[in-house]
Amino acid sequence: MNERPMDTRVPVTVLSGYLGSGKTTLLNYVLNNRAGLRVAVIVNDLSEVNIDAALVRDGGGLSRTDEKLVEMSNGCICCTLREDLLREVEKLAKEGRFDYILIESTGIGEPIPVAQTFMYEDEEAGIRLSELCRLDCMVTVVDAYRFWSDFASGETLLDRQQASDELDNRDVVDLLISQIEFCDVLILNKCDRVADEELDQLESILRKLQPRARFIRAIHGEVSPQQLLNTRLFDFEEASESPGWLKELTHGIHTPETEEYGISSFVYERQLPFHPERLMAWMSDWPSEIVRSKGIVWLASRNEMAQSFSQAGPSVQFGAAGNWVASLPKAEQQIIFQQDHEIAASWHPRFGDRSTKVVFIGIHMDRKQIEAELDQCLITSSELEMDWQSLLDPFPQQTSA
Ligand SMILES: Nc1nc2c(ncn2[C@@H]2O[C@H](COP(=O)(O)OP(=O)(O)OP(=O)(O)O)[C@@H](O)[C@H]2O)c(=O)[nH]1
Repeated sequence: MNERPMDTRVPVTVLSGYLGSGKTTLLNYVLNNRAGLRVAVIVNDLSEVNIDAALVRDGGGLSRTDEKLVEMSNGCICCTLREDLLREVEKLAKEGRFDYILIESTGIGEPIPVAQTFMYEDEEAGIRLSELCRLDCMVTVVDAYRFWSDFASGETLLDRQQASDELDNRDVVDLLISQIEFCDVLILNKCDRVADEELDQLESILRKLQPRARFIRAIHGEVSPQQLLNTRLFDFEEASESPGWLKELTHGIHTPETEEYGISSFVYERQLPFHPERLMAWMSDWPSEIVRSKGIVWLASRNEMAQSFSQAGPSVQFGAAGNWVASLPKAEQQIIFQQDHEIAASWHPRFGDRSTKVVFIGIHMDRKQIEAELDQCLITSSELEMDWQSLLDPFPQQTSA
């Protein structure tokens, strides 16, 4: 019988979640219930004074002799301290005396770059973490009590003085969404502060945004370590494809509606371009019942370039997504047709691959009305024959999204 060699790599769990969601509280609970596992903990804090590390040192019950607490301060392991993370993890793994590595990210950290650190060889540093460690589980902690106010705040991290530097102009809601859309386990924390029915609704919408993750409701981070350690849940490809909008847009997988809470989703798909001013007018009066939308937009005034579109709460991002195949020279088109039969099959005789495809996820959305309003923003039959370049385009002239 062929036995698989034992995987001796050190498993790693990463905790993400917005500031104050309860990551340290959860970490301490897990450490206090770790059932003999020898754990190394990395705590990342944006500021110079690593308060979370102090809380773990005081409250985590780590053994001073057998275990280790590493503080990574003054930056974020998803960007400025990424190489330091790489080296720290390598060092811990090579020590060969830890059963597990637990990492608490900063509240403004993006999970994808942290996960990538474990996937690919860093050529500059010459380190391949995937040979030493096995990323086991990406956990995101969501503050159930503050979710909707953070989501709807319209504030940036800079507004809240929580940015990593003065160029960090991310919206709070975009950060929340990036943490939710890339995880294996989603912990809905602070459930003691939210009524059951509100919790049910929140969980339903989060499940629509993130259909793949396991959901756990918690109070003061009281989650059994088995749910977070040695889960073998992490899979980079699956995690990358797990956002609800992506499943629906690219795989046509429609997650069931949650009628009870009015949560639904649909794909808006048209093979006519938008009139830029009419679309901008519609977007400026955004229907608040649309929680999340994302896709590709065809704007008449930008006939060469597909536009990527992404909205979460009050934050809307619009940017160049690459050339339409129809705008490329015929010879290049032929090569693409040979590689991508889907494009060839859905090719429009006049417009080629130009089209709009956007997923909408929301609560109590009136699909018919949204579709009718968007249809009003499309080019009319008389406008179809005019020069679209002459149309006024109020969208920002931008670089790639
Ligand atoms: N009511 C309530 N408070 C909680 C719960 N979990 C954590 N808290 C409190 O929320 C505050 C923030 O918790 P932390 O664990 O420090 O949150 P964090 O995500 O580590 O915060 P940052 O390190 O700033 O990103 C603390 O005062 C906790 O005691 C909970 O389930 N219910």
